Formats: sequence, C-alpha cells, structure tokens
Amino acid sequence: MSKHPDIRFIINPTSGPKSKVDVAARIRLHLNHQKYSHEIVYTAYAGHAPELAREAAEKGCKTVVAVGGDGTVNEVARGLLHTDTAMAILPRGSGNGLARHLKVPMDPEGALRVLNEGHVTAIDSGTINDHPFVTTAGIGFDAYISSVFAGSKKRGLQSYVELIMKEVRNYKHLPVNVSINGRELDTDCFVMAFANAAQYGNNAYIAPEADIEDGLLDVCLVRRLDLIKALNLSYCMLTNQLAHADSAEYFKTKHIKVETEEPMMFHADGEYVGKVSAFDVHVQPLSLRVVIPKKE
Ligand SMILES: Nc1ncnc2c1ncn2[C@@H]1O[C@H](COP(=O)(O)OP(=O)(O)OP(=O)(O)O)[C@@H](O)[C@H]1O
Repeated sequence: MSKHPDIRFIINPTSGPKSKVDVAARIRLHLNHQKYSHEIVYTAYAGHAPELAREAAEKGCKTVVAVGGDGTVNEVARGLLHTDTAMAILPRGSGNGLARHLKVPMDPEGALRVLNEGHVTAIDSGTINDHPFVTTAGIGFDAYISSVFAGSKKRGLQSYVELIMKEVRNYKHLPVNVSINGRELDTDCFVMAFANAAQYGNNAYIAPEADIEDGLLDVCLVRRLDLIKALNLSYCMLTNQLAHADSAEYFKTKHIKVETEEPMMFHADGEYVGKVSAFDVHVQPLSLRVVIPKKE
C-alpha cells in the first residue's frame, strides 16, 4: 500500500493581497525533505479546503498546512477538528489572526522553519450555531462588515479600515437577551464578539486576555457606540489593552445563548454566515492539534 505524504499543503490561490511570491517554490526550497515527504494541492472553489483536509486526515497525513488567510485556516481546521492530524499555517491572508495569535512568523521561510521543527499542541475551537470557528465569531457590526466586505472586490487592510469608518456611523445597536454563566441580561448590542484567539487579525485585539488553551471563550460586548467610545475601543484594540468599562464589557464562558427580536448577522472567522435571531455559542476544548513555534 502506498503511504500518504507526511504533509499536505492546501493553497488557496485567491488569498491575500496580490503578491509575486511563488509560494510552492518557497515550500520546495525551505521544507526539510530529509524529515518530511509532502504534496501540494490547490483549492478550486470556496468550501473545497475542508474536503481536502478531511481526506488527508483520513489517509493518515501527519500535518495539513493552510496556505492562506483566516478563511482558509477556518476551512482547513473544519476538516481536521477532533482528528490526530495537526494543522500548520503558512500565512497568506491580509489579517492572519490565528497565525499571529499562535506567533507563527508571517514570512514563508519563518513559517516553514516552525513546520520543520514540528512542535505540536492542542487548542480550543468554538461553534456558533454549529458553524466551527478557530479565531473569532461575532454578531452585529463585525458580521455586518464581513458581509459588506464579502461583496466588495477591494481587499487589504486599508480598504477594510475605510469600510469600517464609512459604516460605523450608520450601523445601529439592537436589543438582545443574553444567557451567560447562569445569568440573564437584557441589553443593547452594537457588536458581540466570541473570541477564541485574542485578535481579529492585523494585531487588532478584541479580547486581549483570551487564552486559546483554557477551555473558555472570551466574550466582548459593546452595547452602544458613540465617537468617544469608538476612539477608546480602537485605541485599546490597537494597543492590546482591555477597553474602558463604559466602552466594552468582557466575560469568559464555555457557552452563551443570545436571542434577538430582529434577525442579526453573524460571522465565523470573518466569513459572513447569515442572519438569524437565536445564537448558541459553545467552546470545543482542545479540539484541534496545531503546529506552533517552540516556547523559549
Ligand atoms: N479557489 C478558490 N476560488 C474562490 N474562492 C476560494 C477558493 N479557495 C478558497 N476560497 C475562499 O476564499 C475565501 C477567503 O480566503 P482567505 O480568508 O484565506 O483569504 P483573504 O480573505 O484574502 O484573507 P484574510 O481573511 O486574512 O483577509 C475563503 O473563505 C474561501 O472559502
């Protein structure tokens, strides 16, 4: 019986800002071929990577590398959850939230060095209405932004920030009912983020205290937003600090339920999923094996 290669690289050819880097050539150049056999496959459509990752896991592949941004990482992770196959990341997106949280280098050589070392650990993931996420999920403004961004041809950090600045003034909070840690809360919700990793990507920290191995999700609730709160929140997100209590509240939990009068948009790992009026969010403790840099 022919043995499956140790490592499958899954490249999303549409990820990230246009770049001249030939990532397949970098892989061939920098992978330790004495240690690992490998193959490179390309996604042909959105939603292809979970199939490619699951197939590799079923064939006994040790590691599957997500070559792309957080959308690709989400898809590869979905195919590997609760298996023995580890996920590595070769970051090619514009945000790269999970790679940054796990301290995977942003350059291909650095990311391949981490892969060559082969240090594996287990991390949590989450589900929002049964949609898995590994970095963040959310309802309200961040989901609205992901829905608008998905329909826009523009990519990159600058377009993203411009979009947020344009839309933030028009977006209105909605009333929600929240059940968390045995408590019920009737509140307004501008945005509610469920963070497994600390950041959305691009070092924008929505939950600075999030620990990806603690079996808990960090919830960040912004009830209402005005100019002062928006400035405080943006400053804290960019400097990796908890925002002032007037701007945002933080909770740690295994499970949270949210019900809304009007349907609200939600996202999983920055990909817009849909609009519903009930959300059930769970942590899935230590459900994904990942390749990370060795701690010093
Ligand atoms: N071959 C393909 N053709 C079209 N879409 C694809 C293909 N392969 C994957 N996709 C979709 O591309 C989406 C975006 O991918 P990804 O998030 O990796 O890149 P990005 O949006 O450029 O990065 P970031 O999320 O960091 O901004 C994914 O949700 C995935 O479903």
